[in-house]
Amino acid sequence: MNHNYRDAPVDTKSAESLATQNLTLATVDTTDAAAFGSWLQAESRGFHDGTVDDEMIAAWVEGLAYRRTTGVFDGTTTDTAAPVATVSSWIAPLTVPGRRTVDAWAISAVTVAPTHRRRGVARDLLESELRTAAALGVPLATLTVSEATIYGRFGFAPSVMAADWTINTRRATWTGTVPHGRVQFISIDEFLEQGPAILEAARLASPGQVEPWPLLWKRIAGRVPGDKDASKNIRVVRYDDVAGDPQGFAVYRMIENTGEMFGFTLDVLFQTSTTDDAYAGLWRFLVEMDLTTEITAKLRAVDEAFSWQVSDFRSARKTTQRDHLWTRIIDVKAALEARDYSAHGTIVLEVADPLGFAEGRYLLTIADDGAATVDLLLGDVPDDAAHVALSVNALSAIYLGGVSAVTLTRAGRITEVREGSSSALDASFRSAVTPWLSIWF
Ligand SMILES: CC(=O)SCCNC(=O)CCNC(=O)[C@H](O)C(C)(C)COP(=O)(O)OP(=O)(O)OC[C@H]1O[C@@H](n2cnc3c(N)ncnc32)[C@H](O)[C@@H]1OP(=O)(O)O
Repeated sequence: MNHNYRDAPVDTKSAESLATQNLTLATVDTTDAAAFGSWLQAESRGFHDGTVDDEMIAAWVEGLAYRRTTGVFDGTTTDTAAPVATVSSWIAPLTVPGRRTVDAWAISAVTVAPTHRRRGVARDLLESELRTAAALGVPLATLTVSEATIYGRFGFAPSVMAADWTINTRRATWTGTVPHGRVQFISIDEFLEQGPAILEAARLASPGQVEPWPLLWKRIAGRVPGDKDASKNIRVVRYDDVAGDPQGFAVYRMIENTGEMFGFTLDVLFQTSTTDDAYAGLWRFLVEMDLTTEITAKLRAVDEAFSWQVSDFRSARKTTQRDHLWTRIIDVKAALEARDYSAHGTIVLEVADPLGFAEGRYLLTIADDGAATVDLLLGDVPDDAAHVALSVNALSAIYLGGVSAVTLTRAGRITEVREGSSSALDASFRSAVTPWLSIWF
């Protein structure tokens, strides 16, 4: 795999397509602060955010320069340095079942200026991203989306769901395990120093997690350039096990309830733990906070253990559940061999992909230890094999083990060529741990 993705050439097919509209597809030199700054302003405008101040631009230029940064330029506009469309991408390790990771092509910052919308610019950008990833040997692409209606046509599907939770702490008494370690406050500087290593260790436990980047850490901690007050209300606690080793942390802020004296909502901004003991230690600490009526926690897993660790099951409830990570398999063999499976067996997958990357008939052979090999199937389907036909979207949806093949079959998204095959697919593909992605990108 070629990791020098920043300097990979622009995709000629999309460049030619855009040229027919007198538009130029080009990567931006992120070491050129002026050029990258123009691109960042265009991205901000594309998401309907305001003009970004110089301090913020300087921080972004420094923190995001490692990404491949692509723009579409229109030589007829008054500011020709400002792209009319943007996209950024980088290789991000993605956790897959079996505590393994696969290099994924993370795509972000897809915008097309309102002046240039609905004339195929985003299609050219997305297709160019997929072809670039394929040329670099990256087996799948991922993104988190503003709208769930855009990316299916490019072969993406939601594979990791997210939930926002509230816990009514007036009704919830901690009934979970009593943790053996201790919780203590740490400073934001300590968090910035120690947090990444803890998350790095925790990341492997949940399929769907994507490696965060330094600027994101600072945002979680409220160290936002241009807003010196952002971190003022943020508290960080760390959980240390009995041996004194840090095993998790929680970042939160207290919001005073309107019209209520000494009544607060505890808003969990980020929480991660490497062990069940640390998870229990941190959630117990949060649930038992004095003067608190409610805990809110966004972007959590859809089946949090804490709902089983409080006295009143109804005190912890999901206020929202939605798609979060979208995946798109590009190289079926490399992607499917990168993860482990829950049950051995042989499965024939007839994959349809209108863009061509994943199209084919594959034989997935899963050994007793859960490792798999994938080959193109040229001959007959083995007698004992499960056999399904599905789109690359459906395969991408079940890839991380959190979406049911049986449900997709019921929905008409997977066709059982051999009856009962979707149950076999589920037995192998389902992850014992529900996938979870704790960040946006
Ligand atoms: C990973 C991320 O960054 S997610 C963020 C996505 N960006 C945003 O939400 C910012 C605001 N929106 C935009 O910048 C633009 O409207 C974009 C990027 C969503 C679309 O750009 P456009 O250049 O207008 O799209 P384009 O003309 O290439 O359309 C491609 C296809 O997507 C469809 N499409 C485009 N936008 C949307 C939408 N918002 N909802 C549903 N379908 C859409 C088009 O109908 C077209 O369909 P077809 O080719 O199957 O006929």
